[in-house]
Amino acid sequence: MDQVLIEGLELDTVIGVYDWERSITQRLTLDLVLATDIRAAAQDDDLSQTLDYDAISRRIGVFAEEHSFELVETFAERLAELLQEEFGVPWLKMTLRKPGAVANARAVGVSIERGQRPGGH
Ligand SMILES: Nc1nc2c(c(=O)[nH]1)N=C([C@H](O)[C@@H](O)CO)CN2
Repeated sequence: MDQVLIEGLELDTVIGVYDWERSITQRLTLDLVLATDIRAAAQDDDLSQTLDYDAISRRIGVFAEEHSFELVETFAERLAELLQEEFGVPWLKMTLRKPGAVANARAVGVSIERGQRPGGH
């Protein structure tokens, strides 16, 4: 299964369950693995035949600006749905981290896989 990668994407968004978190933005970092078949794009050297990691990264930035969820779980789930619908991603793995949320941890967060892996593995 071929994959397009986005690693360490930094996002500033309103996120958190506590009152003090509702009036500030906080940094999230996102790692994404997006299943796709890169062979046609590579054959023709043609961006339109693959997942454009630049366009996807920009769309994620807009998503982060437009929403203000309480839970990182909600952010991840809703973003996964969007990526599958808007970009036709059949399978993805997303790791979303909230650095600094817990004093003695480098980061906390969630990791999810959604969709069907091409080839069924
Ligand atoms: N599983 C989760 N636990 C917690 C979350 C969350 O989004 N998912 N959020 C918080 C607070 O917002 C925290 O990040 C503030 O430091 C607590 N636990």
